[in-house]
Amino acid sequence: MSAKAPRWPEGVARHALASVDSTNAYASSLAPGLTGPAWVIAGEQTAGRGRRGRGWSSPRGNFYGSLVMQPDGAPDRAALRSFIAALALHQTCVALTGLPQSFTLKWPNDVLLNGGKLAGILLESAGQGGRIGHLVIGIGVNLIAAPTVDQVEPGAVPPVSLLGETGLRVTPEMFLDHLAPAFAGWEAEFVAHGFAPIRSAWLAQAARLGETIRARTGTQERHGIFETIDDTGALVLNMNGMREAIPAAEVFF
Ligand SMILES: O=C(O)CCCC[C@@H]1SC[C@@H]2NC(=O)N[C@@H]21
Repeated sequence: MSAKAPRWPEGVARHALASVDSTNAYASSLAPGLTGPAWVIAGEQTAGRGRRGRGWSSPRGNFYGSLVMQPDGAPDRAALRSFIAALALHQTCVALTGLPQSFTLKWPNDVLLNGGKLAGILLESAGQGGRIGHLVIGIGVNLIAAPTVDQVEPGAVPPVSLLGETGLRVTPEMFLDHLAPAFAGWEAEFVAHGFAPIRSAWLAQAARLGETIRARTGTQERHGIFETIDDTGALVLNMNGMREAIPAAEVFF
């Protein structure tokens, strides 16, 4: 397994903590003193945050990391970095395992391994007047342990761990050694060429593309064929010939 890690990206800081409440919270606290992007990883989190106000179970041995940056542009554009993070995660997982067929991406930003949830991404930002002050991209990866099915929402994709599915032991440090350069590479592509190449690369790894899925937005639920994502990153569902772009939802298979 495990390819040699590429070079650490120039100008990017790295902080490793034994324990923290949330790497997202810590990364956010670094923002006022930043001179460039910074990664924060922690051995454990005591108050890990998940999407939609949920918690994120954070025992030792899994990966908890956040990248804080001060991106140019409007909040909508900054939010597209969840796709960059998903691609960087996919690249990292494939590099460390040599198993390209095993990993897929679930809209909007989960990484699946053999169809189970391996990793999640939580974007948080601060700013004023329609501008982003700083963006935090938080990433959790079940390297050695995953929550049990009864610990997640009914109907959610069952969580899995890298160790459980592949027998491979990867440390959080090794994971970051690959993830940070992978993120920097996709970020450079985004800055140079915009969202189009990111969108194509993401779609090439998408789970359930062309299949019927359910998208829940608040209390509303829609069934339709997952046709594509549009140039804003919205999920495009085809419901009996009627196409709808859904900017934010929880997806169920
Ligand atoms: O709900 C999800 O799928 C997203 C989970 C994101 C968890 C990560 S772990 C590192 C970072 N710090 C946090 O508190 N949350 C994110």
